Amino acid sequence: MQVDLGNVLDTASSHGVSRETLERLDGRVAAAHDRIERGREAGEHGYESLNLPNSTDPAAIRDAVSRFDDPSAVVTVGIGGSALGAATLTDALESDVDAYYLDNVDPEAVERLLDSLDLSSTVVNVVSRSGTTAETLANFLVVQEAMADAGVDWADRTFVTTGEEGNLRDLADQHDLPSLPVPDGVPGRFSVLSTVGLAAAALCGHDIEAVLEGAAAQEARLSDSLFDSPAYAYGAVSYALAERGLRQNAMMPYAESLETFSEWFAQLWAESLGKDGLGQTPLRALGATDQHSQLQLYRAGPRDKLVTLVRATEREDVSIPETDLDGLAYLGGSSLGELLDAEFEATEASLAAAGCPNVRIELDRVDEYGLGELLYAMEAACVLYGELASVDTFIQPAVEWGKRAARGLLGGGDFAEADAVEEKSRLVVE
Ligand SMILES: O=P(O)(O)OC[C@H]1O[C@H](O)[C@H](O)[C@@H](O)[C@@H]1O
Repeated sequence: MQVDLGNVLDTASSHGVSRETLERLDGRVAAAHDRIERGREAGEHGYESLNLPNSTDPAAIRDAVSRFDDPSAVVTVGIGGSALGAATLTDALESDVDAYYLDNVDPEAVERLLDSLDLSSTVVNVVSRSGTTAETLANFLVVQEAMADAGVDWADRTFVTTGEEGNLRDLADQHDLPSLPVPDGVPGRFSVLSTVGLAAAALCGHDIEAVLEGAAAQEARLSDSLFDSPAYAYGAVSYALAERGLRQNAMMPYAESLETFSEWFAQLWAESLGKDGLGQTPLRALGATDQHSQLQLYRAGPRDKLVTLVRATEREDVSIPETDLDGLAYLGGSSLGELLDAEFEATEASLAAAGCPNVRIELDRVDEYGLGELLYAMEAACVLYGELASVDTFIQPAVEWGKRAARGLLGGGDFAEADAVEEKSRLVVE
């Protein structure tokens, strides 16, 4: 994996950063790296996540899920960090096992999915770090009932990944459900390389060892200089650009297989860095599709965006048939991959020409190893950015208010803000 900062350095814009700026920042990168390494060595909350390439035991995960013979589908019930990492992997990789995610509690979507499945050959993978998240527990209760109604022994088809305490742990103990623990010190959005993210991938038959090997390769590249580490280069430049007013980061992979990766990145970047009035708002885009949708804004709208372009340099390709249609001869004999690459490079050049900084991230392939590299590098980039910005990367207090208020409104707690939600003034126009 490599990170090309050419269009950040060269961009003739007040937002671009010069090589000298980065050299000055590099002293702070060294200090941040030192802090990160100390945190990792002491197993401190959050920093521990960067140890996962070595501390995760893939054989234990494989062993734990091996009891499920040949499932037709895996439904992961989880939300946020308990779904997006696993979904990034299973959406990117091909498998004979269909992977689905019940994260939202949209009743129509839940019903539609459950109606479409053969529940007798489906594995239900329930994931919650805290074991108390309302959406996850509610969806699980619904799935449980649907299985019972279909005459399926739900306890026989359910697998749980959760912490040592919480409602989900109680449920797993009560029904003797097979389970895996969530490692200590690993927040949900940093848990893709643990049991949380890898169990679904293992159930789908993916090579989870290779995911960890890819991650380990990026871990080995962490160093006290941003010029030696792709992960730190990306984190430091994103921070430097945010400081110059680029408060939005459009993650734009040129691979459909990486569309869910942008969702995962959005949670990582938003929850980790959006604090104390700081942060960089993640935007989700897909190349080439969003060239025909959002690119107008990126190029000519407010000058507040970094665009991150991601692609794989090797992939399967499809040739474009020759045609004698007027004006289309240039396409014939070429391939869809060549067209996508041309679109990628044209977008990059067009953004640079308009003074819009953009970073290019290239993987060899979107395979298990490449995904491991990409996911680990983005996590390390985020941790470095958090250090440079002096925010507490590993907490998300702003999320808690809404969670508690929702529970209060359902009568599940005595949280006073629930009353505020009920009584706030409204303007209803009918
Ligand atoms: O894994 P869980 O404890 O169920 O948490 C799921 C999600 O809940 C909250 O919304 C947190 O802000 C997320 O960081 C977390 O990933």
